Amino acid sequence: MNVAVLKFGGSSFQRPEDYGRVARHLAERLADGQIKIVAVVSAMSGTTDKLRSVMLDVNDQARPSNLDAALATGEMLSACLLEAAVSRLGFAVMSCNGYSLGIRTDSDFGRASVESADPGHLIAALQDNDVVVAAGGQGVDHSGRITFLGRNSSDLTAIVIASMLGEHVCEIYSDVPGIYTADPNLVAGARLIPEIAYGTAAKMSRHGAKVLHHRAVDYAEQHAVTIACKSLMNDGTVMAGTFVTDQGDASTVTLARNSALLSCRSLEERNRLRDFLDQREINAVCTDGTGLCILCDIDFALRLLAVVGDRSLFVGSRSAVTELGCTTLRVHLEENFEAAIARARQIHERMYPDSNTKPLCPSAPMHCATHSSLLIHTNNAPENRQ
Ligand SMILES: Nc1ncnc2c1ncn2[C@@H]1O[C@H](COP(=O)(O)OP(=O)(O)O)[C@@H](O)[C@H]1O
Ligand SMILES: N[C@@H](CC(=O)OP(=O)(O)O)C(=O)O
Repeated sequence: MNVAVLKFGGSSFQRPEDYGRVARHLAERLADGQIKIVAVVSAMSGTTDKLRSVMLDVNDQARPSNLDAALATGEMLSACLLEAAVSRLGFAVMSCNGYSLGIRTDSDFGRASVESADPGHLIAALQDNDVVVAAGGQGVDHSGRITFLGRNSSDLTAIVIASMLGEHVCEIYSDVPGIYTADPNLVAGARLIPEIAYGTAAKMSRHGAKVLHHRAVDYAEQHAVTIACKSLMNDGTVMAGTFVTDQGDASTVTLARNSALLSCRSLEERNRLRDFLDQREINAVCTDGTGLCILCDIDFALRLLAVVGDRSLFVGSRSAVTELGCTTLRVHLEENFEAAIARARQIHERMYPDSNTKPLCPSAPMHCATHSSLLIHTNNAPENRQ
């Protein structure tokens, strides 16, 4: 059975009509009768934040397992809506959620890790249907409780499903056709990167580039799944932008809007916390003095630190701009988002002074060495303030 695995994120579902638009695209893909489709969906744009906030309004100490079950409903509803839109076009379709997808996780509520994937149920569903719609970002733990794989983690669900079905490509659709040298919605001269290595894409993601989830990229690399980033336009055409494979590189600027800055009591404590987070695949960078800035999976990280009883001082949110050159990595912390955007534009301008003619990685060959230095520049870090 030839199966195409397509993922549509929240940016593809701004309004209810968008389910019909995506369904028509799936119908076109089915037209030659040669394939079946698994369509992985995220919650409609903004839904996860709303669910989280209403839960915390009811109980700001809601248990993590309770919160996960609530957040997963955003994707469950979205899967039902796409099922409805596809069935309206006359195709055989069913939707699955965390309870039936075959994705088993640990019980790290808030950002559970995938432990195993059993394709049995999906294969059976594909035998009876043209399309199976899967709710992204969820699985079940060993006790049968629903778990949330973390913010933006529907990408991970799509890669896990592609891998469990033995497919070598997974198509990820969003409001941009691929990975750019900077967020194209914030930096006008950002350039589309046609092919990028898993390691570089994952690093960008860990520093705030939202377009792909870092754990999805890591999983794709481990299971040899090529990620094809695309965008479905309003007129139904598809723009194909970036392949994430084992080669290709580019200098990039990324922006993590709400990073969490901690002020630790000593260098030893700071280093210990950084190692603790690093072991859990959470990117945190050391700032001048004893500061530590967490750049991804913020809610999960802050809860973990509270759980282990650390008394580090949470200073507040910062916007982090990361300059990822082919041989260097610099993080700049800014007090607010506007300053961070200005900084990102300035760095990108310097990186690509003439964006029409310069190669994507101006100072190094296509296969760059891993970053040789970690240079952290911070502005307005607490110890620098009067
Ligand atoms: N380097 C980058 N290249 C492309 N998009 C980026 C980059 N950095 C940040 N983004 C942002 O990622 C967004 C797409 O990711 P996301 O909103 O999570 O999509 P989806 O909801 O479809 O999963 C874009 O709208 C863009 O603003
Ligand atoms: N519930 C997830 C959904 C997700 O993966 O989002 P997206 O595919 O839109 O990045 C979130 O908003 O965190």
